[in-house]
Order: sequence, then structure tokens, then C-alpha cells
Amino acid sequence: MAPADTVIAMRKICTRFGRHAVHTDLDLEVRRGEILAIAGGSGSGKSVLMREMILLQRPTSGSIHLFGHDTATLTMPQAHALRLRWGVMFQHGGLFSALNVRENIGLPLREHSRLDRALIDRIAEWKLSLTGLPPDAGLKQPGEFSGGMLKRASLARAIALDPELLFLDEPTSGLDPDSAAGVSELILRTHALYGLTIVIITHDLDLLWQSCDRVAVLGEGRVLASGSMEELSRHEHPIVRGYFEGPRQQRAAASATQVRRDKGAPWTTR
Ligand SMILES: Nc1ncnc2c1ncn2[C@@H]1O[C@H](COP(=O)(O)OP(=O)(O)OP(=O)(O)O)[C@@H](O)[C@H]1O
Repeated sequence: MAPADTVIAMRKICTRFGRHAVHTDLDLEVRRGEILAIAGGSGSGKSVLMREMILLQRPTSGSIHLFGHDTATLTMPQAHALRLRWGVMFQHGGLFSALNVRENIGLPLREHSRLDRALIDRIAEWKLSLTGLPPDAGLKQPGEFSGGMLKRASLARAIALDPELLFLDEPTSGLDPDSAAGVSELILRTHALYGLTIVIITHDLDLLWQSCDRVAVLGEGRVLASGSMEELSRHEHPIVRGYFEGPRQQRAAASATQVRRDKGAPWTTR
């Protein structure tokens, strides 16, 4: 039985596609209220792992408990009720081009509540403003948005139902450094505002250093190591060490130290 503050518990996960084994013996826990990043090389199985967490895919073997429920024994209504407890921001936004941005953000509310249209529009505008977009942005089509604005709108939709748990798939990929820093800050603000649990898949070193409480590094079919970036920087496994060698890594670590100093290190207590 997982402890009460465990939101997701994955035990002995094996995932195979034909003869290709992606996860061979993977254990991972997500704790209530933390920002956990899943990092690892291309093809290490990060996206597949997230798809398993959000019930889009089943592992070949092993167990997954979500909010204490064993996913192997869920009925359809139970699975539906669980899905309403998390929001997902997909890597490419996943907004519908036929709808304007406000309608996209209101979509989960139209599907899962009986609120009237005017109220849904107001809630969507509120969520949009939380992400730092101007009030008139909701009336635009997703195609009119820059990459950074799309990520913000997609985050606004992911929090439409006030989830307890948020999944962010590569939230800063494809953004210029300024926009990426803005999204990174927005993640911290959303976390502080809602006190939710966040799981992030990312390669972004600045995001890893500045925003995440814990990082799980995938490799060789399992979690090779998990801990704070400071802890991982002293790890001996060559794949884990690979994250901390070279000028890019050192710049990200130095800039995280600076950001912490500037902001009074609010996350050291999280
Ligand atoms: N539906 C599928 N059928 C067959 N193989 C798959 C399927 N989905 C994923 N894979 C394989 O599983 C492996 C892990 O894929 P995954 O997308 O999880 O990697 P990743 O760590 O997210 O990589 P990246 O950082 O490049 O996105 C890859 O070799 C991929 O080809």
C-alpha cells in the first residue's frame, strides 16, 4: 500500500512493443504537492510513461496506483472520475484550430459541467488571465498565436477544471530563451497558486534546475536515479552524469543559483 501522500505509484513496470522493451523494471513515485520532472535521453520511454500515468496506455506488466486506486481494477466510471482530477498540457498544445482560444479553454467545462455558456466564457477568460495573456487573446484563433502564447493557452485549458494533478509534456520545447523563462515562471506561479502536483517531461536544463523539486532520470528501462538536481549532479551513473557535464549544464546550474538568490530561494522549502 502506497503512503497517503503518494499521488502516483508505479511498481515493476515493464512495457514492450513487440520485441522492443522500453521499460524493464521501473519503479516511480509522485508525491503530493511536488514538481517532479521526468528526464532522460531520446527514446528512453518518457512519453510512454506519461501515457501510462494518464490511462492512455497500459504497461505490459507491473502495477500503477493513481490516488490510491489500482488502475488494473478500475471500472469505466471510476476511470472517468479519475481523469477529471488531472489536466494535461500536450507538447504541441493540442488546441483545436476550428475553435477560438476561449472556446478551447472552455471545452473541458462544456464537456464535464452543466455551467451555462456565459459562465464558462468568464471562467475561460479568468484562466487565460492567470497565464498572463491579454483579455482579447481569447477571441483569437490558435493559429494567430506565437509558440509561447500557445503554451500559455494550452496551460489555461489544462487547469480549466481546477485539477489536483497537472502533466506538462515538454512545456518549453521550441521556445526562445525569453519565452521559455516566462513559461518556467508561470509553472512555478501556477504551482504556488493551486498547490497542485506537477509532472513535467522535459530536456530543458534551465527548467530542471529552476522549477523542479525532484528529477527522475530514465535510462536502461528504469529510473536510474531520482533526487534534486544538486543530488543528481553528484551521481556516479554515466547517463546521469551526462546531464551535468559541458558548458550548457554549468550555465544552467549557475543561472539557477542566481535566480534563487534573486527570489530568496522560495523553492528550497518545497
Ligand atoms: N505505439 C508504439 N508502438 C511501437 N513503439 C512505440 C510506440 N510508442 C513508443 N514506442 C517506442 O518506445 C520508445 C520510447 O518512446 P517515447 O516516445 O516514450 O520516448 P521519449 O523518451 O519520450 O523520447 P523523446 O525524448 O525523443 O520524445 C521509442 O523507441 C518508441 O519508438
